[in-house]
Amino acid sequence: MVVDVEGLRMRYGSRDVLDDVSFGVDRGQVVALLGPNGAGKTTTIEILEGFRRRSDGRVAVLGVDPAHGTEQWRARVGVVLQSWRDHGRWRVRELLAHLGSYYAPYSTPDHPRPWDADELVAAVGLTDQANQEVRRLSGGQRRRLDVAVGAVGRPELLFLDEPTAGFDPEARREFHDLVRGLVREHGTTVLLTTHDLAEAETLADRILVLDGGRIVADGTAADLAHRFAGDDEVRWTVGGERFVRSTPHSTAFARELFLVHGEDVADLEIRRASLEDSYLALVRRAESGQRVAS
Ligand SMILES: Nc1ncnc2c1ncn2[C@@H]1O[C@H](COP(=O)(O)OP(=O)(O)OP(=O)(O)O)[C@@H](O)[C@H]1O
Repeated sequence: MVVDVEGLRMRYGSRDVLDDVSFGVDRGQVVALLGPNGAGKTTTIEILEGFRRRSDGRVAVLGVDPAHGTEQWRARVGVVLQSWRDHGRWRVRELLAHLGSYYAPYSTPDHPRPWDADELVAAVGLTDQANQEVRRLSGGQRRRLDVAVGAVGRPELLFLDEPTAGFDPEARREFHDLVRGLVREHGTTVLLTTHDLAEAETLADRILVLDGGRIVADGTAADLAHRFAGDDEVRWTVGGERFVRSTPHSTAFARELFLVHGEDVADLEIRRASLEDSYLALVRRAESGQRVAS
């Protein structure tokens, strides 16, 4: 397991912002942490990155407790923070070559470090901007550079905190391709936080939903939809009159409709509950105090 968390607790004063959080992430998995504002996502990943000290619990990242991570351990982990505005006068390629040089002492025959600057620039789609100053990049280009900075040491585990906030749809899609490429070609394990449910659905093998400092769901997007979604919505017309019905058994309901009304049924539409529906249903349930975790 690349990440192994058991009974993690974070307390500020008398308030627990993480309360008995446990989960694991396997090698090569992409896991998304979802949850409302203030749920504890950033706190969780900052503890795993070794940037915050936890109050209690057991945490292992690449087999090491991040609170005691050595430089060598840090070289195996890549971090893309929520906002990182620095090095404006550096040029893209020059910055990556410079930051990469810090990783050279941690290179091994099995795992050469750093990533060659030209290859990395190409991998994140910034070849045309390689000699441009960082401050002149667009927001989307800047975020790709952030990923390149996180990846320059060829990390085995990459943390991405809200990586596509503020992206246009095309930049978001390109970014997703970039992350998929890192996973597919380099076996990188990725843990990301996001508020974008479509992003979680397309990128993540697994989604962890955090609410009020607790994990309230853990599974694939399809699992979550199956377990927590509201009912499907069925729409149809008979004799020109429109009908709408919510039901958890839309296929059986449609069969019944045809049995009763035969060929008079027209304009039949079945809308399955989306990940957004299931996410909202489960956050509402968690906030009303019902136990939802399986
Ligand atoms: N240094 C701190 N001192 C006290 N409370 C803090 C501190 N840092 C975070 N918190 C509190 O911990 C809780 C979790 O914050 P965190 O930033 O982890 O949430 P998040 O899920 O990442 O939220 P967002 O989606 O808004 O980024 C919040 O209630 C926040 O106010």
